[in-house]
Amino acid sequence: MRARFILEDGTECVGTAFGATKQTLGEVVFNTGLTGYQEILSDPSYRDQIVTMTYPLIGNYGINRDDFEAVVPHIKGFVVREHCEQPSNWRNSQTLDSLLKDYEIPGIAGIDTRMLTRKIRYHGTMKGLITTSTAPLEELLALLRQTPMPTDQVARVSTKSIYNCKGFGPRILLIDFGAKNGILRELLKRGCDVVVAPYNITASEIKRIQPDGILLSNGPGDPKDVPQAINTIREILGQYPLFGICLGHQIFALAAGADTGKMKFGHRGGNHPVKELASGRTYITSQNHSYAVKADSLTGTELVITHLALNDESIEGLSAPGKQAFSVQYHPEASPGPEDSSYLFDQFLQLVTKSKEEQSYAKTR
Ligand SMILES: NC(=O)CC[C@H](N)C(=O)O
Repeated sequence: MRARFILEDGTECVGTAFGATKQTLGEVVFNTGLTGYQEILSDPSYRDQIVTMTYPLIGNYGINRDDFEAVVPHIKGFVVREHCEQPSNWRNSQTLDSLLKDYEIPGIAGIDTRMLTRKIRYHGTMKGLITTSTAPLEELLALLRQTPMPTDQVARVSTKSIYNCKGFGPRILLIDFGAKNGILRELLKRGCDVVVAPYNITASEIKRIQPDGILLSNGPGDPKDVPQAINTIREILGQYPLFGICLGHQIFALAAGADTGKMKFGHRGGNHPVKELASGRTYITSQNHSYAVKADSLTGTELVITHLALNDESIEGLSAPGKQAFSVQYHPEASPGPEDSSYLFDQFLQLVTKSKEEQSYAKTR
């Protein structure tokens, strides 16, 4: 079936519908990964976004049971160059088309996604519409331009109640702003006793859980849309070892007094070079973000820049050494992407162990 993809700047592309046949509207973002579409479409950080892949062949290894980053897919729509209807892989259990149908997510194929990406890079992030309607372009553009984007994504993707993934290691409180499975997997792999809590957990509830460390997860939208979480983190900063990832990094920075802003088109892909300033080493990282911490807002805060993006020199890592806290803008859990930065979870657990030792030493004196 014929479908149309319309961008806010008036660009119209005609392609073929796949997945659900319904109209969808959202912020359009591009991802440059060559593989990993299953992890991308299920990453809760993409909530309400229409994702376009620059790599032209999508769906060719199908969908499998194990590579989801959340129980359900979260993207609002999928725009691809070529959609594969006959996937081949030993783990394949479903086609991309049938998955998107199951979850009522529309897709459009036959689109020059690299042209789209160049437009987004030039004009900045825009809204887009996938539709099978035959209405005049002007009418659809008016709808697109008038529809505001939601700001309550974190509340929709975060867990509604606290739960425990039992382990015999240190107790880590994972505050779920839309956490990817990959983060939980890295903690459980290291034996942690993980308590997963909703985004709006309060400082006194945190105290009752008695965590040995706190991990602030990734998540969708603007970090300033969760002011309550920023205040809670500000209250507890310095009381527990803390590690922030992506949205968690931004929330940590805001809590520590810095500011964040929206980037022109963000970073999404599996090959973003990041320099770790202390060692001078460059890591190839997995990324997915539209917002970044503003460098000039760090003056007067306790925050120190630890990592920089080599493509545009934006901040990719921060630390507040006096507060046993650090964070990265990229994804050390990979999924999808390179696993080179998984050592950051070890660093976090070293910080947790050191802090526990210091506390028990203090008790004996
Ligand atoms: N992956 C994430 O946590 C994304 C953080 C935030 N929503 C951003 O787009 O910048």
